[in-house]
Amino acid sequence: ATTQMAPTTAVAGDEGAASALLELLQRVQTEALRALGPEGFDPKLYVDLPLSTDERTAAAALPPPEPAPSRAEMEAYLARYFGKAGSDLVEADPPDFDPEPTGFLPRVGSPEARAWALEVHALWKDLARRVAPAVSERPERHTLLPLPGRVVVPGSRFREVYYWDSYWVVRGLLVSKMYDTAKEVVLNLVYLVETYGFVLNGARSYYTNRSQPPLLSSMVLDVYGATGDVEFVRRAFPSLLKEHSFWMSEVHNVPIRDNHGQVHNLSRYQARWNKPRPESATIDEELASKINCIADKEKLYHQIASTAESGWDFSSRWMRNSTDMTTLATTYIIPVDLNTFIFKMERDIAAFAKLVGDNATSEEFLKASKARHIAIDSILWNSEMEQWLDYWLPTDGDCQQGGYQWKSDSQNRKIFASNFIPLWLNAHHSGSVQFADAAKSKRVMASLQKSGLLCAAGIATSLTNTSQQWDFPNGWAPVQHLIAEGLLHSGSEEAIKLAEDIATRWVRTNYAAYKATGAMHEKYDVEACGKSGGGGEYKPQTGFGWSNGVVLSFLEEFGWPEHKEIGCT
Ligand SMILES: OC[C@H]1O[C@H](O[C@H]2O[C@H](CO)[C@@H](O)[C@H](O)[C@H]2O)[C@H](O)[C@@H](O)[C@@H]1O
Repeated sequence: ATTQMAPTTAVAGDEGAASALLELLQRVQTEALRALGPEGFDPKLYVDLPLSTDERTAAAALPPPEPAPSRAEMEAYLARYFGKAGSDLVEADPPDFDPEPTGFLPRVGSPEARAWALEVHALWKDLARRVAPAVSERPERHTLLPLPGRVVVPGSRFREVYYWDSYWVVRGLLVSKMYDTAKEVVLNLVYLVETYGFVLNGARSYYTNRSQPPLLSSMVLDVYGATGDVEFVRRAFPSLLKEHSFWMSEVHNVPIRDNHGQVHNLSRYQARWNKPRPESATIDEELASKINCIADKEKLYHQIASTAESGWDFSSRWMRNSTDMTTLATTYIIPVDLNTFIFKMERDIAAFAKLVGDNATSEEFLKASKARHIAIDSILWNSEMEQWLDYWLPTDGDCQQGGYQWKSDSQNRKIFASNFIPLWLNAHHSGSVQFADAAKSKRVMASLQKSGLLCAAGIATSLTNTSQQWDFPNGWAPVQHLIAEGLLHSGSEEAIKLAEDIATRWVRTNYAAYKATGAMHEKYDVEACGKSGGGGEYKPQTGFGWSNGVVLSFLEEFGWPEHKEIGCT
């Protein structure tokens, strides 16, 4: 696999200052772990601290590693030289927030459901922020990156903007009639493309080495659909083309030859990084301590960062051995969902090009989307299982004559929710040919029904409990939404019913957990209604951008009749 390890930075001069700050914060993180102990320790907190003085002064004052600093010494050091994590974002009352917007959720007749939906809607106020002016004034003191508009963050430890989370934030904001905020959220991501060449994983200097599942064109499309604002599309359009080139570059593109000798181009995740992730450095170093050779440690770090690019960090989906994180091999996998999103991006770009009067580009992208459709059908579709499967590339670099040779046993036959995500394209074909026709969609639905993924409180991420957060028994809002929305538009009554059933279970579990804890959660345990999720490398988080967005979207798309029970049944 080709790897380019230099992270991308906006301005060459910034690079030194950004890495000096990160280096200091990682030393602080290491010393804080020694001083405070592992109980409740979150390494990300330390790389989010804004400096309240210059980096050299703070570095010189860092307590020496020997003897290990005491808790009191460490706390005094942090208080003296740093601001609080998150203090470089300030509250921003969104002017388009109305506590009870006109036309809000017209199909929700149940008073309990409506009252709760209004509470979820009100959470946008808590999650909306602005980057403090201090960040642009002294960028060398912040890992937070400046953004031009109001931001909406996921919540809790996720104090900054995230790429793919923003898609469901935007969907929710549109339900909440907060069109201006939705546009600002999208234009912040456009600014990241203009500055870095792609949308970063998140708006922090430690996320400049990778992206996340690419849904920017989908955000632009949905905002356009709700507002009809052609100028907005025109503004975003060049960035969509730039983002497409990023995903088509050598790092991400994989040529693969089918059994008829035809070469297809599909995409994979691959970060430009081979060091510990700064936000989780103590965790990554601990994992890599099992490995002796430096080159192998670097390979592991590269796989860890590439997995974070997938948004599914972490999951048995990316591991050769599901019980051993050191076997992560994400760059050797052609993922179903990534290629679904890029296909969608190509279709969206074709539609936008037409809208802005650029017919040649429209034709070019229509052609690209058709080629990717054929590639997905040829390389990832499995007609026996009636699912799309991730494809494992050989590790021995066997890329002969311009492409890897497709082999049927290289499709990953394990069941993951991602195997059903292409169904989502049924919801977004805007006049062009459906991605999967009615008969095929029906067979995929039957395969989903017998997959074991459909559980009491939603769709499980996988069937294997590895204690990683993107595995069983966790269910995630984006996955429920992509699949349910796809089923809803698959063309059969049965699919609509299944979509509604998934949405109902998901809304109920979110509602019950909210009533029990007073919060919306980042993930849920699909084995029981009202149970939040767990596992993974950090404490489960609340807030929570995409969960709020999905609940609001489900209530809009499916409604909630007056007498339908909203609590667990
Ligand atoms: O700090 C560890 C990792 O956290 C993020 O990943 C998780 O939260 C994101 C925000 O909700 C979400 O987009 C992602 O799907 C989650 O797995 C972050 O994106 C990672 O890069 C980071 O290493």
